[in-house]
Amino acid sequence: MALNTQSHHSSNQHHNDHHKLIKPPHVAIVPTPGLGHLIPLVELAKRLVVQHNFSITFIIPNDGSHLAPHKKVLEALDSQSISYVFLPPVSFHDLPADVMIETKITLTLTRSLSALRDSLKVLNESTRLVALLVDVFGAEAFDVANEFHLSPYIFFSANAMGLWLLFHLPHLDETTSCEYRDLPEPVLLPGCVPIQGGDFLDPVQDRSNPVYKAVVHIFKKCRSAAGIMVNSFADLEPGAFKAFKEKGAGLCLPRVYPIGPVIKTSSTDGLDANECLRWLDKQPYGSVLFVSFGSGGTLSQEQLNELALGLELSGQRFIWVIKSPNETANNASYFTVKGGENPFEFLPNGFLERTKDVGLVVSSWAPQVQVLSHGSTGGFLTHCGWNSVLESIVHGVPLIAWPLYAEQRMNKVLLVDGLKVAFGAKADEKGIVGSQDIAKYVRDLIEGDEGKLLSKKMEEYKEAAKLVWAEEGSSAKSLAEVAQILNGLKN
Ligand SMILES: O=c1ccn([C@@H]2O[C@H](COP(=O)(O)OP(=O)(O)O[C@H]3O[C@H](CO)[C@@H](O)[C@H](O)[C@H]3O)[C@@H](O)[C@H]2O)c(=O)[nH]1
Repeated sequence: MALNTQSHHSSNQHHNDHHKLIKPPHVAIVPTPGLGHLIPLVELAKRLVVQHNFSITFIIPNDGSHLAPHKKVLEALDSQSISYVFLPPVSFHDLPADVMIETKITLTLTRSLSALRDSLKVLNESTRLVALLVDVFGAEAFDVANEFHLSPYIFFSANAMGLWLLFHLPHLDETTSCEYRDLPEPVLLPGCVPIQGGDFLDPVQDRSNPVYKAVVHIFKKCRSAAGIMVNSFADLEPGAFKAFKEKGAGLCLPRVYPIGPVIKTSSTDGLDANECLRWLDKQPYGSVLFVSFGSGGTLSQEQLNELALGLELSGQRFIWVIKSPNETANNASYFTVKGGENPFEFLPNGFLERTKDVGLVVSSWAPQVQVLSHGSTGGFLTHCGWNSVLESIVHGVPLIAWPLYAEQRMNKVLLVDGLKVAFGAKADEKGIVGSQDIAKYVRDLIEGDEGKLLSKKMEEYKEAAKLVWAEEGSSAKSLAEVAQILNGLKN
């Protein structure tokens, strides 16, 4: 439902103070661009409404592009208690063509702050507005939250290891001067597997790029959050979460709440089609590899060819969600519209014909959650977007980890070295993963003994993930704690 149809005061309400007491606590959620941010925030909003009687308004900064999928997700919300409003689109005409995706994400918000203020003013007058909830790039909105005396909360859509890096980076910035990929030793974050500087998130890989300073600035700002909810759970990253409990206060960090996995559950978001599911119904149990690089991941033409050949060589069954290639590998296509191009045209000659008995290639989008929950799916070649990882955990699907951009290399380290639920795809010096290697990963995952071990580990995490949302489960308790704090505000 849209903002202007929200329910307001009714005339026969008694005393204003009394009315305030009975109003549900209201949270304004401001997602920055990318379905990877919006989807888990929508799922979190549903939990706050259903389990804790909150009401929510999504306020969405944007540049006017790629809005259709966002609208579909929001329109599918079947709740009187969740509203949304799109802010007027910002313009990027002044930016150079090669500007980094993180720069655009943060500018989308900073150029929308005055419109955000106007929206919050309306909400503050008509609801018991208690908090502003943003994703990690949203910390720039904290000052506006303070103007309305709102508690600023962050929903961290990645994992606890990523959050430790966020807190540690300003320190590394002050104490080192080389590029992080040149650090002589791996970095030891509290309770986490060691990580090489070259596996840090993209926007900190070039310290001379303006986006680096912007990211360090945002990371510092995150420290002033009232609390940070992390889309991970205690049993998945026990060391990292324990370290937050034990060291967080001493380091003056905000309280950290593990509240995951919060994942897309519904099949009614309007984005999904049934072709994949009908096809999966006809395949043997655990035999199909799902191949997808998330909402924005694209490959180069050369890499796309290698992947096609590798899948063919493996002889295994697959569903491949294909997008038109980008000029360079490792690119995100959130903001670049490649209108009119048919991705099938970029496949090697005869590929579709040769693989038609074992493979299904779909264009741009598949009903991922249903595919992962289908019995025929036995593995997932993923770009390691954290939502995809959580969805795989919830459905017990082992992985081939093939990171492309953002913080995905870090996720790969956690999956391969920490959790031992994935094979890590290795690229050559040109950054290309070769077809022979791909074929081996796929065969090993679907048929091999090592694949069985990964699968067994995944099953254990799947069971743990079920329990955290049960009554008295660790994530259910964490979210209840946040809800209780928020509910106590502005009473
Ligand atoms: O064909 C598709 C492709 C994606 N999805 C869904 O879209 C979401 C994709 O999320 P994710 O796997 O996290 O990928 P990105 O969209 O790339 O996510 C961005 O946001 C994540 C969370 O912060 C980060 O971990 C990633 O690096 C960043 O790229 C998931 O819910 C998928 O199920 C589909 O349903 N069908």
